[in-house]
Amino acid sequence: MTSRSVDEHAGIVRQLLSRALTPGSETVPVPDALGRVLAEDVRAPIDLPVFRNSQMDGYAVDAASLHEVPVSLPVTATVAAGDAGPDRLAPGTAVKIMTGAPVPVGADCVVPVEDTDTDGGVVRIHAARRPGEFVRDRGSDVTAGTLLLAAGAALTARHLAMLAAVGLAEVPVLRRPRFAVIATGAELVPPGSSLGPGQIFESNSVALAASVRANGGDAVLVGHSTDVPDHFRELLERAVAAADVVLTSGGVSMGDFEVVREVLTPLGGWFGHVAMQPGGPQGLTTVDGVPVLSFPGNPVSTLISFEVFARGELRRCAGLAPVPTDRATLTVPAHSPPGKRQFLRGRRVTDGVTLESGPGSHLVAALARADVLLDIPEDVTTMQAGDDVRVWEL
Ligand SMILES: Nc1nc2c(c(=O)[nH]1)N[C@H]1C(S)=C(S)[C@@H](COP(=O)(O)OP(=O)(O)OC[C@H]3O[C@@H](n4cnc5c(N)ncnc54)[C@H](O)[C@@H]3O)O[C@H]1N2
Ligand code: MOO
Repeated sequence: MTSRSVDEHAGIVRQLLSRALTPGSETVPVPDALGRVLAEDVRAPIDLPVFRNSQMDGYAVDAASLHEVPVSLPVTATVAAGDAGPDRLAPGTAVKIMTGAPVPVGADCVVPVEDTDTDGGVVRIHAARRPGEFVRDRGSDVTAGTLLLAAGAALTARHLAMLAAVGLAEVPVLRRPRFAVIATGAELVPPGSSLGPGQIFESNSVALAASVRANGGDAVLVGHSTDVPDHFRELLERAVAAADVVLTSGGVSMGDFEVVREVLTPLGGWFGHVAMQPGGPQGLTTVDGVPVLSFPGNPVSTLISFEVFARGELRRCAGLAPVPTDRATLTVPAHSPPGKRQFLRGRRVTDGVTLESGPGSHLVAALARADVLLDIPEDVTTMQAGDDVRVWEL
């Protein structure tokens, strides 16, 4: 069986993925654009506020009429939000106005209703106001033509609010790379069904699909395959037709029923050992120009394989920032087999990072509790508390 280092295999996978994952863009409705990455700069098509309007329910007046207070002014009109602008305000008069309604020309401030009382068609104003008080000027938030968001911004709820407020119904965003996922194994049944003897719940396709989505991709779930080669071939055909990249889990190691290896080796696939744990047995094939990454079936091995070999390229194509890596202080001793790069599950604590579990690649609940991977180099077998270790954010 051939062997590769992590960096060697990662380099080969990266080359294949970078060819398959060509960035593209599409236009989506603004309400559906949460989390998407802008493909082009967006400029404001209009001013915000769109017109000069009132910040309070009250009376629009000319501040000059309030030199001496209290003062009584005739009320000539009432204007509500949604009304067209009222006529020009005559000097020495007031217009009753609601929050968001257009302030008439000739008025330069709004007196909140709390500072007034009325008697028939006359308002008595108790407090003086400065010009501009409680008036929201046209363009005071943004002026037409201003850069609102630069290409590459990952859209948040606040961004969507702004895009809608300037009247945009659609935005150009980067397309999400499509990853098809096939889990394999005769023992697998879908969560929600009942387990027969020897059966387990299928979790790798859930894990891989969620990882794809969390990193800017779209996941295409084509179902899970038994160990019957024709069944896997049928799902593979659908996956290759539907996606930029196919991820498979299971069926790659040394057993009698390794369906993935059995079907893909004659198609030119590489199956071998990568010097890492978990994630040692790996496969890589190109089918009709589509890269097929075959991860080992143990749940932790599958997810760590995704982190190490797929996540970075997916994020690059999706326009997201690279996977953050960092260094931290190990607070407990750690051990690693010689000649293998070890990815241990860890958790941040006040004074550094601690181990979340042992190295077993079936420990899926421990992985769920982890928030970092501790990356221990191939040539290191023992680390002490207090040593510096490289960590990958999960
Ligand atoms: N003789 C050897 N045996 C094994 C070796 C080896 O080098 N020599 N490598 C071991 C390592 S390391 C791993 S990892 C596994 C990988 O094997 P496969 O990719 O063929 O995976 P399976 O045998 O299909 O499954 C392994 C394990 O994971 C469970 N599994 C599989 N798929 C799912 C799923 N979708 N959801 C939940 N759990 C899943 C499966 O039931 C097995 O328990 O091989 C070792 N053996
Ligand atoms: O290397 Mo296997 O991938 O878990 O233990």
